[in-house]
Amino acid sequence: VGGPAMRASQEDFANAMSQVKLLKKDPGNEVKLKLYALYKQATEGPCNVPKPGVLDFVVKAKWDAWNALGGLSKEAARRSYVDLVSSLSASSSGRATPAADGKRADSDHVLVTSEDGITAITLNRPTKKNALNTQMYHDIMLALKAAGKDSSTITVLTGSGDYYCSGNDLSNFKDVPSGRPEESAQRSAVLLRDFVDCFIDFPKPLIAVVNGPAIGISVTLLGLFDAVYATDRATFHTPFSHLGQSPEGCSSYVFPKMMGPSKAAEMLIFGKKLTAQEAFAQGLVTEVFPDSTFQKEVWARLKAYAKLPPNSVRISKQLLRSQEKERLHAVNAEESRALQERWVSAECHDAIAAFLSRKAKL
Ligand SMILES: CCCC/C=C/CC(=O)SCCNC(=O)CCNC(=O)[C@H](O)C(C)(C)COP(=O)(O)OP(=O)(O)OC[C@H]1O[C@@H](n2cnc3c(N)ncnc32)[C@H](O)[C@@H]1OP(=O)(O)O
Repeated sequence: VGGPAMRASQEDFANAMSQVKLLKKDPGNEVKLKLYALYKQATEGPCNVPKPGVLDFVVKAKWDAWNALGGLSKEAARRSYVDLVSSLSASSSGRATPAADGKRADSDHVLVTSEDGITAITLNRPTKKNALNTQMYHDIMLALKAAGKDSSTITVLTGSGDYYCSGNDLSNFKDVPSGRPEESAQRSAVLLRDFVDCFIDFPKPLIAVVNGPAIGISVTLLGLFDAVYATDRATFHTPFSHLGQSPEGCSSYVFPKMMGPSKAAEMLIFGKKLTAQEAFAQGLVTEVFPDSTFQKEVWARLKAYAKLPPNSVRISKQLLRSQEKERLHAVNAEESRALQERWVSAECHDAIAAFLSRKAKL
């Protein structure tokens, strides 16, 4: 589930440890804590030292990061460490995201531009309807972390081509090493949790420009955005039960609050697909635009918003969101745990196998 095909050998792990020392850019404290935690988990297993005092800030932050990995196996931690270092090396060599203002820095399938006070992150895998592969999850996280710190006022997520995003790349499931589905599921649950955490913690206004149909995780995450602008061609589909899976992106908490429990159940349990107008009526979409004028109207609006005083905008966003943060982190942890179990279920395997053998399409 969600992970690359091969296991990380001790040699891969040793190489990754050497690569870390060669990174050209400091990856920042958050990433360094993650690397520390994965290293400890990979070499010593689950956190086995007493919780330090709250005033011991650095030691406590390290302990928290390690402890958050719970029962993740050594092999899964090794693989995640190798993946993380590989995405950092790509970014450090200029292949991946962080974009300086006015410039553009691309990874394979995630483009980042930053101009006129707007950092735009574009999913750029149109031939696969912008389905999210493992590298894209990492690239988006790096792009969000960079955008949170750059001088832009707002950040935008959009897609290229006819789709906004078709959700998790289901071929990720093909890559599960035989006999190791539990480890793979555990690794994907950690990736999912880290990914959604980046949206929960994002410090500036985050806007979705939904240029076409949206499926799965690209829909559920919308509840964590500050505004969602959609073309009238967009649809919103969360077929989790059809896939033997369960909701993520904090939607099990945010959607019922937003649209009421029964409308949320229609989407998240029964997989009802909404039109853009229906999603607007449920509060999931802020405004719907005719497809013919969508890009022009939306970007004109965003450029005007981006001229607002950046600090004021950022502080207001944080005030609007801060009350719920702790709850959202807890929901994210619970949803990731539930999915970890789903991913090793026969229901999920059968549904994915049907898609991959092209017997099923949503
Ligand atoms: C860290 C892990 C977190 C996991 C959490 C997330 C859960 C989810 O996101 S669940 C949602 C998963 N998504 C889907 O189930 C969508 C599957 N795709 C489809 O049903 C159809 O492809 C779709 C309706 C999107 C488009 O149909 P068409 O217009 O008929 O186009 P094609 O089917 O021919 O698609 C073109 C090309 O793209 C590939 N594709 C599209 N979406 C995905 C996907 N999600 N995963 C893998 N591949 C996808 C499709 O297979 C085609 O590929 P080729 O056959 O190689 O051309």
